[in-house]
Amino acid sequence: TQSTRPQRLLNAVQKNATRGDPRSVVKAIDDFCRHKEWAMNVGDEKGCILDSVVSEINPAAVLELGTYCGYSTVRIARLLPPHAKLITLEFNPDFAAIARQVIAWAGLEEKVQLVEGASGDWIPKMKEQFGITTFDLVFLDHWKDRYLPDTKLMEECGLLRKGSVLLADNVICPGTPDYLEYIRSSPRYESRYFKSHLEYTKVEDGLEKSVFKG
Ligand SMILES: C[C@H](C[C@H]1O[C@@H](n2cnc3c(N)ncnc32)[C@H](O)[C@@H]1O)NC(=O)c1cc(-c2ccc(F)cc2)cc(O)c1O
Ligand SMILES: [Mg+2]
Repeated sequence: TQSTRPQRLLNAVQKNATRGDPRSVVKAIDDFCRHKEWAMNVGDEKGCILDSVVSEINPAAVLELGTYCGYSTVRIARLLPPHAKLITLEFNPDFAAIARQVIAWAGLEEKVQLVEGASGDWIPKMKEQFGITTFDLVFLDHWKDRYLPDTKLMEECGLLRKGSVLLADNVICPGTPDYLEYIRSSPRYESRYFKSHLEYTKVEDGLEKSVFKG
């Protein structure tokens, strides 16, 4: 049977990265996607911006929407302090299965809770299921037309506190126009755009960092 791209990405990790070394897992995926097959990871250029935001916040509770193969999950989790928790939602079971193995290869299972399911179903259950009060950081990287409804849902569910940071990938390409319009015009957020490029390409893309004002 034909392998899938996520399976070939996992094979590249298991072949080229050192078990328990998250940095080598990130490098193996970036090398694979740059030189072998493009894949929709946040990538190394936007990944450095992600790293700086995570390091600045030093979050205890992180939510990632859209795990895919776990590249940004590993990038974030490798920077978290001990006892910090990253919950990542992925509704495609095949992608989730690959991501679990990538996260395990990096040795980060203790810090990561991968939940298989749709963000719209799980966001309202975060408090009761995982004992979360609020998230310090949310990384939005799932269907681009879900960024806005899920942000409103997180507000309604009381998952954001004064100072919570939303970091959104792909606000230019593929683009999230309704989310950008809302978050940039809302008095409840302070937003800043970090110009970059679509992963592994010269096409413009960027990250929008928005701080909730409560
Ligand atoms: C959406 C995907 C990422 C993953 O998100 C999961 N997902 C979805 N909706 C939900 C939910 N509601 N709940 C849980 N998980 C969920 C899915 O299954 C994918 O695995 N990401 C992208 O499509 C994406 C696409 C591009 C891209 C850019 C230029 C092109 F020419 C082609 C593609 C770049 C990127 O950087 C992306 O991030
Ligand atoms: Mg993305």
